[in-house]
Amino acid sequence: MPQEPLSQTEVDERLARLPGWSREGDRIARAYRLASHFAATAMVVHIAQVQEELDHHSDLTLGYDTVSVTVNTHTAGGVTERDFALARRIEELAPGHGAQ
Ligand SMILES: C[C@H](O)[C@H](O)[C@H]1CNC2=NC(N)=NC(=O)C2=N1
Repeated sequence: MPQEPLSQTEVDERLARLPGWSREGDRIARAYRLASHFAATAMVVHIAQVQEELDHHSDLTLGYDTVSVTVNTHTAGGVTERDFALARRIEELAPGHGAQ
């Protein structure tokens, strides 16, 4: 998968297709609200499994009933396709956890 940083325009084009995700500095980010603390914790574990599979890792913040995700590509020093690939996988698994 390409590692070159995407342009601002390319990032914005991709964010437009990922409702709920936004640019946060030189990263992309999304916050989810869950029905309980346990559900939020289970979602973090599921995200970790996907991140190991992709060998691409976000910063995850677990709140009482929230999961916040921020990610960019460390080796590129910015947002790349790998970040969007991870974001799309997280969007796919989120509904199964009742995330909003
Ligand atoms: C050695 C390992 O493959 C690399 O360090 C991977 C791990 N996970 C990663 N995650 C992210 N977000 N960016 C990277 O550049 C990255 N590199």
